Amino acid sequence: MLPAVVKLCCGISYPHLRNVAGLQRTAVAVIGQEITHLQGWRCMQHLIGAPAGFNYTEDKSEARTNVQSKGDRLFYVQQGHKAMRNALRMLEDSEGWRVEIAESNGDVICSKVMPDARKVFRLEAVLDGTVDELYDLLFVRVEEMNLWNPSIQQIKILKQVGPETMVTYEVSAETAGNLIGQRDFLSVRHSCKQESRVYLGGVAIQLESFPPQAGFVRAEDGPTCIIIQALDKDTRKSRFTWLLNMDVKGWLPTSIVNQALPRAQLDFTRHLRRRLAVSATLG
Ligand SMILES: CC(C)CCC[C@@H](C)[C@H]1CC[C@H]2[C@@H]3CC=C4C[C@@H](O)CC[C@]4(C)[C@H]3CC[C@]12C
Repeated sequence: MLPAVVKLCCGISYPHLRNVAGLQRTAVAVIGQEITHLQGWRCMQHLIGAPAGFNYTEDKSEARTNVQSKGDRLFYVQQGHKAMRNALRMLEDSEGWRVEIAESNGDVICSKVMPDARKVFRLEAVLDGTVDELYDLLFVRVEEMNLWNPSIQQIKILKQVGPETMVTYEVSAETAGNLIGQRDFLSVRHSCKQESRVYLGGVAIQLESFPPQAGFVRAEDGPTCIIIQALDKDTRKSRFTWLLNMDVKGWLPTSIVNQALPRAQLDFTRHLRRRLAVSATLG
């Protein structure tokens, strides 16, 4: 319905728009972008102001036994939405991206220096897996990710805040050749699933109940977002776009960090491909 109304409005206003100039034209462009956002957010709208949508699942582990209040749940969902919105905004701005790595298999990583001087990385790849398969591997069964991805030593859901939002704790592995030591992460992860597209957003959070662990440097992931889109109806392939926006913390030269991060993206994608190949052979 919304896209149809928008198209109708655009049609009616087109002759007038040709006569507007400067700021007005920019304003129209911004409104257009906002509408694009809205379309992406459609599947999340029901959560806002609708506590019934929070299908709170009973937590299993000890860490998950603390009962979450409605306010807590709303807080996590809002953090997840905000992270996704911010990350998508970064991805949508097509200006200023520089190619860092272009692999022979078609994977491309671009980087961009953000206004706060942090470099973010955008990986684009085509994967041999459906949107559903990838959603399952990367979100539903996130706790199994360390089984197929040796860059992750441990990954745990600390709080399940309904089917689309969770708080996770991860520890990266100490890998040969990676000059960055082990890191741990505490993040809100949020998903938004549409028919042929999935958004996975996340951002670091701080919780008194999960303070930084002794012996680890607590890194901050996000605002980050992965977009998985069906390539076309006839194949099982998906387009995978991943914005890596990470503050690894600790005292490390920026040049080392900026080399390690796109490498980590390529490694992750390689392991993900292998995992998809296993599913394909097992059927
Ligand atoms: C370079 C060093 C410091 C870090 C290397 C490990 C990085 C690449 C690992 C550590 C934790 C990982 C994240 C853990 C959880 C999720 C949520 C899931 O839904 C999508 C993947 C995502 C977002 C992972 C992406 C890769 C990740 C960021």
